[in-house]
Amino acid sequence: MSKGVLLVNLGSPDSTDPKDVKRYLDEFLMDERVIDVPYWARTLLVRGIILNTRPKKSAEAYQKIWWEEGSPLMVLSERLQAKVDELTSVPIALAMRYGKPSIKSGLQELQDKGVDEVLVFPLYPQFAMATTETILVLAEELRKKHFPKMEFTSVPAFYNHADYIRVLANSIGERLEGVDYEHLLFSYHGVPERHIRKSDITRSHCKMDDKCCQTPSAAHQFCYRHQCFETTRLVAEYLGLEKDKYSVSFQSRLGFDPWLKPYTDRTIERLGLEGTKKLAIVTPAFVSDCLETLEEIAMEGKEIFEEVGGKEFTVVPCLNDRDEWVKVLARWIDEWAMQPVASPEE
Ligand SMILES: C=CC1=C(C)c2cc3[nH]c(cc4nc(cc5[nH]c(cc1n2)c(C)c5CCC(=O)O)C(CCC(=O)O)=C4C)c(C)c3C=C
Ligand SMILES: [Fe+2]
Ligand SMILES: [Fe+2]
Repeated sequence: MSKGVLLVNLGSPDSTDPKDVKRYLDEFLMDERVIDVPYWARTLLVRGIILNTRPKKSAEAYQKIWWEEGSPLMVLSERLQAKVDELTSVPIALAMRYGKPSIKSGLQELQDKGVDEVLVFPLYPQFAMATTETILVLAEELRKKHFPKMEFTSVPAFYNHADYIRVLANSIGERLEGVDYEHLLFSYHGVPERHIRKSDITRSHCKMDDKCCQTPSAAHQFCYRHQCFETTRLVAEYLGLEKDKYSVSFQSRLGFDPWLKPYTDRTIERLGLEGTKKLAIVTPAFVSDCLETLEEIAMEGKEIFEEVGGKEFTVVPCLNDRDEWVKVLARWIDEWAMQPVASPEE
């Protein structure tokens, strides 16, 4: 058998034209693992309400962060893929869950290179129904339909992997060297609280409270909230941060349902009102900088902080294509590629 890797990230619109943004948001928000209500209700909500106003607003936000080469998330994912490809012995294809290049085209690219054993690699450190799970489910559907001879292995969430923690901690340490910050906020993308119950409770009994989610436990394999706290705890331990010098919050909520708390915008505001003048912020749920880090945090977050008297707002970039991260990914892939193929009787 011949091995290859499919790196999968979220995806971006083709351009900042509201029509392209609308097409992208339609695919994204009509995913039953993102807006997890019955099809008729999702259609009413997304196509009847959200898509009437959101594309224009989102397009304006994308215009503020768009690069000459395209969407930062896309460009940074392509750079990552090219660098990893250079270091590894097996072909590496890149795909996006929404938009282009699609997962189907990524699998086709690998098949054209003779690959029949694929490592599906969702580029998300923490497991969520709306990220890792939706990628794996779609990839499997496509495999059955279009690539029945392929075999898949997938990379599990690496939120507590020592290599990932080291790289993330080093990237924070590097950016904050010489920066005299008072508080470091770990801001993760939020999800509706309901998603945690659905994807975790039946499998590992998350109690959805801080005591439960802040206790390291192998049973929390599918609890996004727990995994966010665990990444934070391990990075803080690595960096030797004192308990009152950092905290966790969740950003980017959409709609009126309760999402994971505390919310990032309110936390930034509260910290400023309580007298914090120098705030640093890191966004470990994203491996590539994107709209949510470059606009929502670096622009909107900064504005909120300054409005309540904050003075210095330092944003730690995502891992992007930093060399230490590329080397870790290449090593994980090579370790998998060197494993012997399992024989049928094993
Ligand atoms: C950990 C990663 C992410 C989770 C979990 C997630 C959940 C989630 N997101 C929405 C709605 C939107 N997200 C949007 C942008 C966006 N989301 C992620 C990652 C996660 N989303 C990224 C990386 C991005 C940026 C993409 C880019 O092109 O840079 C958007 C679009 C922008 C906007 O209009 O705000 C929406 C909408 C929901 C409902 C959700 C639910 C679990
Ligand atoms: Fe939990
Ligand atoms: Fe999102």
